Amino acid sequence: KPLALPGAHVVVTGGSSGIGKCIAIECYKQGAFITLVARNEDKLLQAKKEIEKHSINDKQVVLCISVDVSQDYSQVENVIKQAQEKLGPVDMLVNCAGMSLSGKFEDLEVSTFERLMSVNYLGSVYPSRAVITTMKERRVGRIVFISSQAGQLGLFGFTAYSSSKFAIRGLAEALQMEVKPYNVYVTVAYPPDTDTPGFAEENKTKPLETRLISETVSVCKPEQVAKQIVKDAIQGNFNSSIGSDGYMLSSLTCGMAPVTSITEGLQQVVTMGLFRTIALFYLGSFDSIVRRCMMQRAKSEIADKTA
Ligand SMILES: NC(=O)C1=CN([C@@H]2O[C@H](COP(=O)(O)OP(=O)(O)OC[C@H]3O[C@@H](n4cnc5c(N)ncnc54)[C@H](OP(=O)(O)O)[C@@H]3O)[C@@H](O)[C@H]2O)C=CC1
Ligand SMILES: CCCCCCCCCCCCCCCC(=O)[C@@H](N)CO
Repeated sequence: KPLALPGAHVVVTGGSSGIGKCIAIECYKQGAFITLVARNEDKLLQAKKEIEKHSINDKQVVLCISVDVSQDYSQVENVIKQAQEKLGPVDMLVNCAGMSLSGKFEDLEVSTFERLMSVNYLGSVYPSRAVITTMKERRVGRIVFISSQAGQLGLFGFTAYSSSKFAIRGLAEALQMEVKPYNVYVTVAYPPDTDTPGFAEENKTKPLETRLISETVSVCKPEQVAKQIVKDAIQGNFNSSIGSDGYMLSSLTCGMAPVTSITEGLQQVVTMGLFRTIALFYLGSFDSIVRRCMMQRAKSEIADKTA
């Protein structure tokens, strides 16, 4: 049975910017009460003002909480408690706080691996851990994780980022099996490149290879991504993806993920061979991008030396 958003309490981590902010707006437009969680208080207040423009009744509230979701579990637990005291038990948690850093494996600091794992992975574990008991007791709840297309395949430059987004998938599959009997549903979203402040930041240091490979899929608008994620979360779909490449990737990488309908399962079975064939061509083209960039670099190095 779909979750009713009017009057529901939705917590969005990373709700002050980009995809998270658009998810908050989408839920608010459908009558939800919102708690935004992020670190920077100015950005939180700015987002709150923007979200409040979309109110549909005069009872709706947007609450802001400043905390780092990746640092200290007891802190996260405390702020979730505060939010529940003000707006009632959490009906839907959206774990959208996250970041991306790219670079060749040998160029990335080991601290980058630790940082991305703590923000993207542990930063999703802590808030989820803080709401799950109440959700199970109430037999109501949705937990949404934001992975990435780069959480469905490993890409040049994403040794640190992809692994942190793959980790989310494992967490979500295990958790879904535990909580389904309690009527709590887990959704994992796999967005493509999306036009957000975070994406602009990421592009400043992206290797050429990563950029060229990513350009296989076109950049999405955060509003469109948010709409799809909210729709899938309400429905209780385990998988949330966007576009025809998103659909193919999710089908191809379904593995042992739960299915939400018989149709979904049948589609996976029927399309598997075809999508694997298409994927082999993509992989070939990615390899040739990497090889071309390598030769280009070697050439310019020789040119530099002779100059
Ligand atoms: N944009 C894209 O191309 C894609 C993004 N994604 C994923 O979607 C999510 C959102 O991305 P996007 O909208 O681009 O990101 P933005 O950088 O635009 O927004 C990130 C949000 O997360 C918050 N945040 C970051 N770190 C922390 C932290 N440690 N504790 C609490 N809050 C934090 C930020 O606020 P503050 O800094 O104030 O804490 C901000 O509200 C990320 O998980 C990203 O990996 C997935 C696929 C594609
Ligand atoms: C049947 C097979 C179809 C194959 C399609 C292959 C598509 C590969 C492109 C991957 C793009 C990765 C986007 C990462 C976005 C992201 O998470 C960052 N922007 C984070 O900010």
